[in-house]
Order: sequence, then structure tokens, then C-alpha cells
Amino acid sequence: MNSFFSEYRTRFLKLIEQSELDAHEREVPEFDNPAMGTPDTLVCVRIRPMTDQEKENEHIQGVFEHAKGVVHLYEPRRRTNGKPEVNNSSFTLDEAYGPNDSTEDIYSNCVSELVEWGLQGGTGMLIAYGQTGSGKTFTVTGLEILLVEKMIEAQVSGTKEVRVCIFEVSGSKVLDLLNERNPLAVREDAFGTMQLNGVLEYSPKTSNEFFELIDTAKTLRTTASTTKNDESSRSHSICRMRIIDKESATADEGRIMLVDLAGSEASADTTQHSRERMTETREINKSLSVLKECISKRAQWSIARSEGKQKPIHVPYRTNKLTQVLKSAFDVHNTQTCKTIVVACITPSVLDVAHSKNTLRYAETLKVPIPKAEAMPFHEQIPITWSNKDVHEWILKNSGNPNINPKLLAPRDTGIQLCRLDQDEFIRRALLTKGVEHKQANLLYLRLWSLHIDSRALLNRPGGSVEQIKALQPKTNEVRKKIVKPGMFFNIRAGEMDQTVTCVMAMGEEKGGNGTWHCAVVRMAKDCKYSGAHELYVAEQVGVNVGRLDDELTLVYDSKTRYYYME
Ligand SMILES: Nc1ncnc2c1ncn2[C@@H]1O[C@H](COP(=O)(O)OP(=O)(O)OP(=O)(O)O)[C@@H](O)[C@H]1O
Repeated sequence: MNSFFSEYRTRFLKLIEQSELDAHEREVPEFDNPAMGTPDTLVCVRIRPMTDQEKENEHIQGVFEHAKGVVHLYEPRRRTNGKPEVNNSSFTLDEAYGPNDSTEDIYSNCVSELVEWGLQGGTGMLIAYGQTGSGKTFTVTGLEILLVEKMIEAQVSGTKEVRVCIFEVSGSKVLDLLNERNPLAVREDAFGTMQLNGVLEYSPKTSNEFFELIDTAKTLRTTASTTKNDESSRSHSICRMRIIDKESATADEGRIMLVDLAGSEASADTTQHSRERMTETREINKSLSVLKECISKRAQWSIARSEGKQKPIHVPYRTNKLTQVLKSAFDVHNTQTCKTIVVACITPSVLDVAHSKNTLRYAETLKVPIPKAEAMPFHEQIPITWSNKDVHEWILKNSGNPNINPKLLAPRDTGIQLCRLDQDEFIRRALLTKGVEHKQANLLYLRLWSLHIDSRALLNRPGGSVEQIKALQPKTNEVRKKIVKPGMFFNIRAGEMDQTVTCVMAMGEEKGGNGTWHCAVVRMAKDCKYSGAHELYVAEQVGVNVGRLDDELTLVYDSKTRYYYME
């Protein structure tokens, strides 16, 4: 094609100019972008400017960005009669950046959000994908510099601490780029989080300290020559920042991951290289394909879920190191919300259009909604399903005498957060309650842990699925709905109402069938000479969901004293 292109260069230039003019005329100024509407995933395309070498070789521009994330591509072709023609195609992503758009434009339009997201305890991920030499490293490094400035600013003025590690995934190896390419083991912890065992994390205090880390990592990254780019990166590089709230051990840890994927070379580009190099390319393409498969499985799962189906879908993230370390972005069991930005990098040259189309096709498949994980339904045997209120109730029931004050042990902690506390911190907090001894505090810690371990066995996997937990519910709300009848008395869960309320009497179900019952409260009779006497406050009614009504009680009305008594 190169000699054919050179022969008809001027003709191709004219054909493309004319097609672009027509495209602009056809363009409707305001139209709905079909790619919009998935706030958790944003897929952009960036077309880099021509390099000096491309200009020297008189390449012509065959890729153009249009409004609303549209990209037009023109591919030179030879007709059967030997004449030149261009094949038009277009793709629509969320945003399209052209050769004149700067990295600052991309940062301010979309990436700056990731900083806020990370600072508030979410997970933000930026992925640069594309053919070798398409500008991935240029884009990620530029965004990294802008992002770092903001991070350091937030760290200096607030209570946050940023911990950074940079590593590369090269075939089946994960190597620490801040520690002489030390090999790292990837392990899944009890919560299903992928941990990098042995990784060195730094807490840079200034932007310059941060940039030094980025430079160190850059020089250590595996590079080897390719036909496309002399400085080509042959590994996936990941910069992970953990944002920790120094004042609250229990606040969710924020995470930002910047992923510079290895070039997606086609086999044609590798024909001049060694067997080792070809194997490396195959490995890279395999990992990119598993990444795509994981994301597409996640999409299938999300579609099935939105349709109310509970089809089990296997996301094959374990098959590859890259997908293992990026698991949180497409894991259907992730309880933390995640925002993902994908920048598909392409070159402007008409001779690379076939590659660019592959990149854009790949980008389109990544454009899937990543819904927030459904809240886990409460189960008393599964600590990771407990709300802060449930945690308090469990502490009161299980901490012995004197009761450990739940507000001191778990001020805002959910069950997951309580399980995450290490033993020393758990005991330190428990000992804040006067009269509590080390042995008692330790016993409660062990009790929580044995429950947590048993619940993992119950669920057959670290986090379990919402469906699995629902299936384990001893009494579903549907069953309860049948049990509850007006006039029945029920215990209510501790912490649900003020402590003077002994129990409630079901009065009637709210309209709409959402399982909420109007209940009148029952209290011990005040200043009353009859022991065990209770009063029913019919005028004081509360809405209680059937799931929150505990065991049924029998209260008998005594017409002589005009009080209720428990049987
Ligand atoms: N937006 C841009 N503006 C100016 N120059 C750019 C831009 N994007 C890329 N370049 C230049 O293009 C060349 C290739 O870019 P880069 O090394 O980032 O590609 P890459 O996709 O990371 O390649 P590889 O996969 O081989 O690592 C570099 O010389 C880079 O400086």
C-alpha cells in the first residue's frame, strides 16, 4: 500500500479533503450522542499531532475529530480497476480530542474529576490504550504531572496522605518500578482485594519528590525497539496512589490508578523481530484481549442484572496478571464505586487507519456502564453485611460484662470496616470503655473473626454475592409479610427506636406493598404500682419494615389494671 499511496498521494489528499468538507456540511449542530449516559465509564479518543518523521515522510492526515465525540477515518484503498479511493468510517465515543487539543484540555474536561473521586474515598482509574507510538505514554505522563500537583495540594492543605507505588506487568511478572524491578506477588485478601505483596510505597511530600518517582519508574520500564517507535514500551505500567485519611482509620481509602498499556501491535509489525519479541507481543495482545473479555463479561452481567436475571457470569480476571491487578474496575462484587476513564490513543496518519479502527473498536467495547454494587442485604451471621447500627447491636449482645461501649469501639464503622481493623487497634478501642479488660476485648475480637471466617466458608468465596446472601436469609420479607397481622406484638432491633420503647404492635400495612407496617409503640408504664405493666401508645405510631420486626411477643391486656403484661 505504501508505494501505491506514494504514487497517488495528491489524489488521496483531495479525496479526503472533499469527504471532510461533505461531512462538515452534513453535520447537524445538535444531536444526541448515543455514547452518553454512563457516568462511571468515560471513553475518549485522542489523535496526536504528526511526528517530525511522519511529516518528513509526507504522511497525510486521515483521521479527524468532530463534535460530540465523533471521529471520522479515511482509509486509502485500491479499486479493482487499479484506481485510488478512500473508505470512510466513523466512531462515536464520549469525547474526541484532536491534534490541537492539549493534555491540559483533557485534564480539565474529565480527568480532574478523578482527583476529587479519589480524595472522597472512591476508586478512579485512567487507562491509555492504543497502537505503539500513538501517544499513550505522552498522555499518561502529562496527566500524571497535572494530577500530582492537585494531589500534593490536597495533601498539604488537608488531612490526606498519598502513598504511591509504580509497577509494571510484563507477561506473567509484576515488577516494582520503584525498587529495582523487584518481582511482586499478587494475592487476594480476605475481602477479595488484590494485594501486591512486597511492593514499596512512597509518601512524596512535594510535587518534585513525586516527579522523581515517576522518572525512576520510567527509566526502569522495559523498553525495546519496535518498527513503530524507538522508545516503545513493551509492558503495561501502572501508577497506583492510595489516599489515606490520617484522621480517620475507618474512612474508605481512595485509590487512583493510571494505566499506560503496552502498544497493541499487529503481528505484521513484528515480522522483523526476534522470536522472543514475537512471543512478547503475543503475550501483550493476550492480556489486552483478556482485559476486553473481563469488561465485556462485566457488561453482560450488568445487562442481566438490570433485567432482573440472576444468571451467574464468570469474569475471567484470574487468567491474567494485568486483569488481576486491575480487578476492582470490572469486578461485579466490588463494593466500592469506581470511575474509569479510557483514552484511546490514535495517530493521525492515513497509513495507520487500519490500526486506529482496531483501537476505536476496542474502545467501543470498553464503553460499558459499571453500575454501583448493590448494597449487601443484612445477615446476622455475615459481618460484612452489617451496617454501623448492626455492628453496635452485635457488640452489645456479645461483649460480655461490662458491655463494651459500641460508640467507642466502632464510632462509624460498618461490619467490613470492623473486620479490617487489626487486632491491636480493635483491642485499643475496646479498652477505652472503663472496666473492660484485655482478655474480654481479645475474646470479642476472636468472636468477630471466627464469625467472619465461618461466613466465608458459608459463601464459598471472600465477599459472597448479594444473591448468595439473600438465599441464606433465614426469613425473607415475603415470609414475614405473611406472618405479620394487625394486633401482633414484635420485638424491634436494638438501636431502632429510643430505649424506652419495649416493643411495638402492628397496626396495618402501608399502601404500596413495600413491606412497611404502621406500628404503635409499647413502653413500661410510668409511675405505676403494678410490676411488669406496659402501656400501648396507639397515637404514637412509627413505620417499621417487616425485616426489622424481630420475634413475636405475647402481651395480654388486663382489664382490671388497664395495662398490658408480657406472658
Ligand atoms: N499529543 C501529543 N503532542 C505532541 N507529541 C506527541 C503527542 N502524543 C505523542 N507524541 C509524541 O509521539 C511519540 C510517540 O508517543 P508515545 O511514546 O507516548 O507513544 P506510546 O503510545 O506510548 O508508544 P509505546 O506503546 O510504544 O510506548 C513521542 O515522540 C511523543 O512525544
